[in-house]
Amino acid sequence: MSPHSDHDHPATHAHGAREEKRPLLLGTRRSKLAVAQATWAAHRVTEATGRPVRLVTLSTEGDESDAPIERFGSTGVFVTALREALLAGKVDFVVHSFKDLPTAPEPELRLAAVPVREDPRDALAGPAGLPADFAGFPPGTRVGTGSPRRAAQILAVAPHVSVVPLRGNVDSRLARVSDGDLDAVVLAMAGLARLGRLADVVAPLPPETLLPAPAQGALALECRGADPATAAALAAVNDPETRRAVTAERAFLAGLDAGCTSPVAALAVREGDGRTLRLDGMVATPDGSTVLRRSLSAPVTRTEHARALGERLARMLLDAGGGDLLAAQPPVDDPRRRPAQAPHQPTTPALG
Ligand SMILES: NCc1[nH]cc(CCC(=O)O)c1CC(=O)O
Repeated sequence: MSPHSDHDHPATHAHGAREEKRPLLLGTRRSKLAVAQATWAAHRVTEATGRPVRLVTLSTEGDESDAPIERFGSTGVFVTALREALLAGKVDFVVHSFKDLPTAPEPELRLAAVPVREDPRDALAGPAGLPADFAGFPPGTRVGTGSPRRAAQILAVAPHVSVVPLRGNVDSRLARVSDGDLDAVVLAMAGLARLGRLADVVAPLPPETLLPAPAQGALALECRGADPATAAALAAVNDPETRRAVTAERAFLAGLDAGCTSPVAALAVREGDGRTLRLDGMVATPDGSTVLRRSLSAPVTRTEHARALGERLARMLLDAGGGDLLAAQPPVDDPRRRPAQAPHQPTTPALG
């Protein structure tokens, strides 16, 4: 921890040694997954620094509403509410699912840590006995997902299945299967693991078939840029390997300049000697009729190398026609998404 306490910090009243014992306030949404993620992060921070962490539940508009998530521009509303509480000094830091963050940097905030990643893969969830690969599904099998990325990749290998739009929290999505309403759902392994629902997983989906969302399974710990003491404490839980992987994946997403509901996927994994990072990237049409996939490997020992790798792979996919493919997609009901012809779109979170 930094010996300099931040006297301007509105949530800070203690000084010197007492400051180091003051609990760090961690803002979280009230959803079960958000609380599970925040609790996990809080334990990691306390373990690594000896500093107590107290959860502060913040209510966000998105949590109260039943309106389709698209109406709020993906998960942006959750992110915004947490960031506002942080900037207002109500909490010291917040935790986001990294894949739900817009790619545009937030100048007053600091990405203080990316802790070790959960399983980045997607999972097929449903009743035991379900075939573990989509191609083996009987025609008309109803598979639930609200994610264009997942839908496109499922339809690419199994155009005979019926992809059913789905939203809501992880428990309610799983309930659609036990209710008999759907035959299967596709969800992130990470969310299922954090909620203790791995028993519902029929099989993890191989990234060769279903490439995950950029940064899936990773968390982003964010504090105020002007709060170096909190940043120093949070740095203790940063995992450099995870950070390099998600930096490459997100640079790929940003480089494509994709809309927030575009079918875009990426996964970076360490290869061979451990200094080499392999990045796989994918762009598809929503119906899965065209899937563009490319891979690049490079020595990556610094975050900047990872960013360069992601940017190179984005250019490679743009050169292969990925840009036309994304531009051809119809605009969705998202106030932040401009028509396809519009110039640069600064915020590009990936949905699901
Ligand atoms: N799209 C919503 C979302 N955002 C983060 C997770 C949990 C997994 C993660 O941290 O990547 C989920 C649920 C899901 O995709 O199944």
